[in-house]
Amino acid sequence: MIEVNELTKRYRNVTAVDGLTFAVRSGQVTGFLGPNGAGKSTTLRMILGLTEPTSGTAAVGGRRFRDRPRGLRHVGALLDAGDVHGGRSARAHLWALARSNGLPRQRVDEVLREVGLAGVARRRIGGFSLGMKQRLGIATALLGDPPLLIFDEPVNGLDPEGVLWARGLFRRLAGEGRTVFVSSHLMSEMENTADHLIVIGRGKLIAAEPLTDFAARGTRQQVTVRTPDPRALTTILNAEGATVTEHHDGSCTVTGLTAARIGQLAFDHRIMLHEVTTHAASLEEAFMELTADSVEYLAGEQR
Ligand SMILES: Nc1ncnc2c1ncn2[C@@H]1O[C@H](COP(=O)(O)OP(=O)(O)OP(=O)(O)O)[C@@H](O)[C@H]1O
Repeated sequence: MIEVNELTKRYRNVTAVDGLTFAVRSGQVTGFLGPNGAGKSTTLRMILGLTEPTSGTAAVGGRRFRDRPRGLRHVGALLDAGDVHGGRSARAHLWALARSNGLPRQRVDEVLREVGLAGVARRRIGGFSLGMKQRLGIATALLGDPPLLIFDEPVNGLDPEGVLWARGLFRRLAGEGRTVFVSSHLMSEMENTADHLIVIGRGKLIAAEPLTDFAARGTRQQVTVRTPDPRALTTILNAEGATVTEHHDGSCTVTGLTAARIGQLAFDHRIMLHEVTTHAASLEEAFMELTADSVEYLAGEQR
């Protein structure tokens, strides 16, 4: 469990994190979302004790970082996949970390297998692609088998197969009861991964809720309707306050009424319907709507 309370970080002329309060529970994947520059990395660094907050607190398991036991057995984190010694092999890099954390050497081969790098374990990290470095970063986070895992943009640079693999891994780790906190600036990456979302913009909290609630409150639902008499239906639906857009293929998109209400009105007015399809709010749309005001680089303006 991570508890962040009124967490704030100010740099000279930028408030990177602005009074954030939220909790991250164990046993589920929590997505940490926000547009570029929203303050995600700064927040994660404060949770990990790598950046000192200007004010507020970040606690894990009820204890602040300075009072917590340290090391890879307690928390595993991937912050910057490029931040590794390029001259070492993947195995040597992990051996060094295992040694300094009092972990058995065999754990290194286990995690290399887990992340799919067993075949390149002896190769210099300097020659690794970004995706391979991400996998190595994930291996590092897993090395101590910790109950808390924090990943900052972990799927950057992974190919589609790698993205699927990472999703499955995060879900499995959460299923084992761990706390899994994963940041991303793309909603699509969270859609099939996260149970819970923390959404921030310009350092401030925008939403902290289950993914399903987030999707539901974002965009209005749309209903696609097909009828041989679109004009008559449009008149009736408009009179009920709905917005109707007619398309070239004869279908109409209706917002402002449920499919059931549209069906009832059509029935009452003896208008035949060939199709009534409800489109669940797209998560991507919900995310864009909620963060629209906080996109840092919109139209070239800076905060
Ligand atoms: N050391 C620093 N000194 C000054 N400003 C900083 C520093 N670190 C971060 N910032 C600023 O704080 C804001 C938040 O940055 P942060 O990297 O936390 O955002 P982010 O959500 O992780 O973004 P991204 O998705 O682009 O990685 C940005 O405006 C950034 O320029």
